[in-house]
Amino acid sequence: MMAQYLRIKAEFPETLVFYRMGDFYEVFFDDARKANALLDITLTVRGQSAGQPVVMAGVPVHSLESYLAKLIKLGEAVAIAEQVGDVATAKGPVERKVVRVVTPGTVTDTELLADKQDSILLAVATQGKKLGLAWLSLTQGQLGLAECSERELSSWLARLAPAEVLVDRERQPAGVLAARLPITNRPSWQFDSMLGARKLCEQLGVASLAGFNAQEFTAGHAAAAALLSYAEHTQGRALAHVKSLQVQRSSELMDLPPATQRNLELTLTLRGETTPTLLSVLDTCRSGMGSRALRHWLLHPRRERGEALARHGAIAALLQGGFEGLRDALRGVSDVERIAARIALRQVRPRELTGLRATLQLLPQLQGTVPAGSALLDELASGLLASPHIEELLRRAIADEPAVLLRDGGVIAPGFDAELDELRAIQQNCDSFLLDLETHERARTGIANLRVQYNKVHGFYIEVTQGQVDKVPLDYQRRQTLKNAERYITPELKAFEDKALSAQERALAREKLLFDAVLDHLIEELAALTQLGRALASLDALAALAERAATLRWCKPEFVGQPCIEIAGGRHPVVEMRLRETGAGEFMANDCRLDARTRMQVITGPNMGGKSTFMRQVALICLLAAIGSYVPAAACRLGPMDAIHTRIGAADDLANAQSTFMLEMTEAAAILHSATDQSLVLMDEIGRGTSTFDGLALAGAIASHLHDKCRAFTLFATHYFELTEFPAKHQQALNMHVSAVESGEDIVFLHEIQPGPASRSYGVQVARLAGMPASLVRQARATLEALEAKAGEGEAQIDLFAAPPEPAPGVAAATSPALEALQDLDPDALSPREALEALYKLKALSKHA
Ligand SMILES: Nc1ncnc2c1ncn2[C@@H]1O[C@H](COP(=O)(O)OP(=O)(O)OP(=O)(O)O)[C@@H](O)[C@H]1O
Repeated sequence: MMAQYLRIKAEFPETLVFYRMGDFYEVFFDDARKANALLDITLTVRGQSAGQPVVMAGVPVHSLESYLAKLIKLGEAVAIAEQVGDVATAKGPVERKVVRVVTPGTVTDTELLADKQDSILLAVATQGKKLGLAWLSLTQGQLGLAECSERELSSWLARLAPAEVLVDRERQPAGVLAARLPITNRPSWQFDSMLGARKLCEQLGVASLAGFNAQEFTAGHAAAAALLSYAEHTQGRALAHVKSLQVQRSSELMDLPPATQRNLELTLTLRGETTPTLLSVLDTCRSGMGSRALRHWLLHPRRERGEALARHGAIAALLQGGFEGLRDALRGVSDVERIAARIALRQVRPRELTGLRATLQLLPQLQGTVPAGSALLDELASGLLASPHIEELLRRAIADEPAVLLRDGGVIAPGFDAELDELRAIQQNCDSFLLDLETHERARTGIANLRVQYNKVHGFYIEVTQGQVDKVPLDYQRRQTLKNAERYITPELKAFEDKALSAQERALAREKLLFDAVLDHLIEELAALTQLGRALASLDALAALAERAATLRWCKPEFVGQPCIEIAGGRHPVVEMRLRETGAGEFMANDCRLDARTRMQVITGPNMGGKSTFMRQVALICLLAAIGSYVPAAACRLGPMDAIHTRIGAADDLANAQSTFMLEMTEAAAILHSATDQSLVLMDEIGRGTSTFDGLALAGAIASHLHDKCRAFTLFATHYFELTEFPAKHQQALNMHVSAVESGEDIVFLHEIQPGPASRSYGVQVARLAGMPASLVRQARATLEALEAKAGEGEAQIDLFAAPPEPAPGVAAATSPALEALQDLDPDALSPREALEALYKLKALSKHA
């Protein structure tokens, strides 16, 4: 047996091998140690193999899924070796074979997959300076192909968010290593572009890739070679359902670099949580398919506006014709997309087929709920017709409520197959046969309490209590003796037993055969099923966007040819929702107007005033419009846009061991290199990671570069007041500020974006709001006043750390700490001891005054 194990293990040196032994999957040697560390399962030592003690650990068969889920999450792959030989007839160990390999990028088990997210397997090939990307969503049956430069790689990785990346063992691309994704090394020869082109053609069933406009992507082909080999290898079969290829060119998509995806909190918050994010606000989809489509749209905005316009049209039609009926109907839909994939991989469960059947039966009704008036909706609605053949087959073949697993039987419907029905009849007649036999034997023997029974271990038997044993006829053979009864068998009963048991076995085998035949039929119809899945997903996502537009009062954006971003009454969807949920007040809507004449806004104003919120909302509105959603604004007109770049905040990237300032500059440099006059750039507080003069100088230089060289649409928030001079010298820049009013010592934020520079920064007031000690606030205020006064005199040397300056005579009384403390005292409330302590404290304070 150990020899068999070692032979299998040799084929999967880098994969944990789960080796089926009875009711357990066992892992051995190093795999066992690894499993022990990762899964916290107990190690045991049993016997020896080649002079070494055999270290092993096991997981029970019935809890395999939960262990797999854990391992996949940790980025591990697992090869599952099942017993394939017949246990009864095998001489020596039963034959075992790896039937599938479960890896993070190739899982298809519904239980192991997040409902709302796809698992993407990506392969990256290097060809000179070019990188080839090929990816596959096994559950969607969709291939993707792209090429990019090393600089663009991080954007692609962030966009695709692969669960597993295949790289050439000998030429691991640095960008992939840096992204810290689960990596699987593959041999170099598998990254071969000729092989890839051939495999792609075979997979897609075409003679040339020209039809997909993918023939020149040689680096992509190399990646595809490794990708397809690996996917087939892990599934242990060809991928029948993978029939479509998407070729993506960086130039076709609006660029959303990783920093932008992070800063705008599109799918994850800065803390890494899934709510509240733009996606969590958007996603009210009724199905996992819809949620996955929406996520995909959000991360793949197109520069070309055709698709977005079609979606805007669909949302308009849904708003006009009603979307609730459609959304209600979508509730009953099962995950056709994943079911189709699992049919292709022959992993589909009986209950998934009944889910599919119910969905197919729902289609005519669903179709009726799609309103007219949009070409896109019409097209999707017409896709809601799976061939009647599938529905009919499923109705006839699969039982109303089949067992969970095929091996339990009861999956194929009665009436579908005469032979199966006959075999089942034998089992069902069993009960009446036994009853008859019992009556008959009681009469024959005169034993009134004689019983005919069945149990799993001993099969059928006749039970007679000890007191009656002497009445037993000769043809009774003893089978088993119990304390107060004897059990017998007769030739007649034995013959029946053989027939019944073999009928059961034969029925199960017959069911398996029939189920396989049903799958064969379904596989022929895969293209239709996959298309149906996509249509349902798109309808669900569109209906969700319509619902959002109606509930949140969003408007339809307009696209124009000339460069501009014109937003009236724009809002930040996530902040607005949070304000509403917490009852913390109304969101203040703001306008934004950028065009060929005004390309940059220099935004000043107090911290907490709403600068970041404003800048992000402009970016989110542009993105939402680009994916075809309505937008949180009263009106919105947008010109062409090729990218959204952001440099916001100072999130330390400790893991990458970069200093905050270094990171800030690296990100800014990347933006300056790639921003064009069609890009939107958000710069928040650039330069604050270094000393004042350094920071100011850099911020000014960066603003100039963006203004003069990139000519990008830029929102530039800064705390450097000196930069409010910038627009005076730069024609296309404009000062804006967030408003705040002082009332007494306090400050009230109005969150309103207004023209002109801020008058002051209110930092001291904000610090006071934040609960800084009163004496500290006083000291800061005094320093600030002195600074402002001295700045007027042109004096540069100011000691920020000096004691607070002498107050003006007359003011002193009101601001003495000793006096303040005295005012706070309530003599009647003090014990004599407390009074004495207070006196000492006052004495001490008076020395500082
Ligand atoms: N338009 C608005 N209407 C209502 N509340 C708002 C608005 N904009 C911002 N706020 C509230 O003010 C808070 C602070 O906003 P924001 O972070 O944008 O300020 P900021 O000026 O960028 O400050 P800092 O410079 O410290 O980052 C937000 O969390 C939000 O609750």
